Amino acid sequence: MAALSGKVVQHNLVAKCCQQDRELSTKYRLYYCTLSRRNLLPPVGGKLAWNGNSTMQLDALSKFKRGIVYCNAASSSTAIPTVEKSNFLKLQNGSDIRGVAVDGVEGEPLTLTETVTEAIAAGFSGWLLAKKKNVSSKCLRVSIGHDSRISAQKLQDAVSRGLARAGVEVIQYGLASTPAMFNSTLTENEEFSCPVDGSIMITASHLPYNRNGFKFFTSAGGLGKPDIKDILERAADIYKNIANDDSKGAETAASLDVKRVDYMSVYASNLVAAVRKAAGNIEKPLEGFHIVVDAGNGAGGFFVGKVLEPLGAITSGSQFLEPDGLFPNHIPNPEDKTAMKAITKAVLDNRADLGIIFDTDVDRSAAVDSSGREFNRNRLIALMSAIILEEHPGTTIVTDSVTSDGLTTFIEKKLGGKHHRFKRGYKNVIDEAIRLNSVGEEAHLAIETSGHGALKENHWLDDGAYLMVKLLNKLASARTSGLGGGSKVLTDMVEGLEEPAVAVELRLKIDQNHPDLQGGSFRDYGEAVLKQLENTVELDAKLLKAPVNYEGVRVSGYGGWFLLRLSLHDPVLPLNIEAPSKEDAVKLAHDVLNAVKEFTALDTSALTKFVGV
Ligand SMILES: O=P(O)(O)OC[C@H]1O[C@H](O)[C@H](O)[C@@H](O)[C@@H]1O
Repeated sequence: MAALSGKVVQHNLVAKCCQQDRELSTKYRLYYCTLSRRNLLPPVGGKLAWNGNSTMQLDALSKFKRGIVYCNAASSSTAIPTVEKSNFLKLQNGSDIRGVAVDGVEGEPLTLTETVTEAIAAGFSGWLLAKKKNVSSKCLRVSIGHDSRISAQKLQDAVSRGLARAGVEVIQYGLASTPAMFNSTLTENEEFSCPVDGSIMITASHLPYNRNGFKFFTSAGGLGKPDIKDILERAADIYKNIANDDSKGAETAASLDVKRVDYMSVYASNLVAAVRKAAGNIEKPLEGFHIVVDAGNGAGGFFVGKVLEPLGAITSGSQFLEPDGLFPNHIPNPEDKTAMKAITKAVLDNRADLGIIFDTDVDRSAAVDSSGREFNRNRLIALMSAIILEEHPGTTIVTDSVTSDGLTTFIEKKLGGKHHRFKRGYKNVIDEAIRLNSVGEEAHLAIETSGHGALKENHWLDDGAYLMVKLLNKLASARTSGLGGGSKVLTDMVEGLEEPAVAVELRLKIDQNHPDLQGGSFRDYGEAVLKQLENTVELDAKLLKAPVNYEGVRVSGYGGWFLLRLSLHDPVLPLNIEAPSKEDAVKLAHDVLNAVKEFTALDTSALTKFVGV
């Protein structure tokens, strides 16, 4: 004990207090712990309204670099307009919530106000409480993290108030990644107030700077569509109370403490440990490797200082690591061509062994080898499949619907696995992999062309950083076993993947106000378009409908294929075409155009342009 520093003693005391926190269920618990913690910790900056860069603030505030600091949640005091329940429900975007959080963009009015956010957070508390039967809200703790968006701080404060209003213990992580937030529901570490009962990530992934949104997690994973609907319904009711000047609730919220914890250090140290373990417990298995990271000014900058450098990698030439919610360099999105060009250039300019790029909240990623060859979309899936099939021969790889025929051949013929092409949407893909396992079909990888990927070994958490850890393991272990350095080991793994000469995605918009919809939904209209296409294809001997298909209409012909489907969220029918030549791709596009041209609410101009009519 004598060897323990003051800080460690303090952390232990805090941990003990939090342990008591968990055990106490009386109404005095919060009061007791608030007092105890105040005695233990240095007084840190009063009210919750920090502005600006939260990582920097967190670093500056937390001299310990670890552990917990405190602040109080201040309530907002602006006039509150009425928001109908239907408008709350419109904030649902699949299994996420998304809205406009920054005013000033023409035609995009504010939908995610502070009060709406507060109500949503309180709605989540209600949902969580209902799940954890016989538990008082005071026994629940919820972590909050955010990406680099300019509205992050404002929404974090509002989420904190909403949770505090519901009596839940609030723990702020500041700048964080989405996968880290899920991880905080699993980590067993009282020193960092883990595990939490629920977690909220404030992010809108790669969307423009004025948007923001929420993802929610429990230890069972990300919440699904019905849960989000439930939360929004609860939020609409709670909102009414807040709007009717629920000053008592606001006062309660204002007086409650929230904690700040540097959880990203815990999460990153797990990634470091995973690479060290895979390399045979070598402290610096990446020594001598030059790896550049492009975080696109999102939340992924931590990967350089907290993962790659402790593992011994050289990281000079890494770019856009500083959080900047205006995304001044490129959209943080591995599906974006400009973003991929930026990381490719960084790799070539720095003669690096490998390039890594993340999306804003680090649940998606892609890589680039030393020759500038991109590992994204089908090629990233092929690479990850090769790695996973080495570890689990014969396993099923679940992917989204827009994956190529060449990928199926590669997984099944070259790697000896099974390709289960399912629907678009990372949650759909993950849930399908979990379902397959539950009915006795072994699946270890669920991955989308978007760069979302989840592994069974990593709790089915879709984690862009963990995908990259699997590549790092490969680099490190190849060198240990004398196979030489550099990214050639990765490049060799996708050898034999057939890639189409032409691959395009055209997004055909449905005009929701068009009289052709006759007041019906765009989904019904889209379904009618798909039915018409299906009927036309059946009459055409040159075209063959895919025998097994889970989404839209997928058809082979002219040596290639197309898939027309409804977008997961938008009034859009995305059309993917892959073919051995532009001429063949145009033939496929022509067939689609002929089948759907009577649907006047469907904007086929992109298709018309492509076929050159
Ligand atoms: O259906 P789309 O409009 O192409 O969008 C589909 C995509 O939506 C979101 O971005 C999800 O995070 C992705 O998992 C999904 O693939």
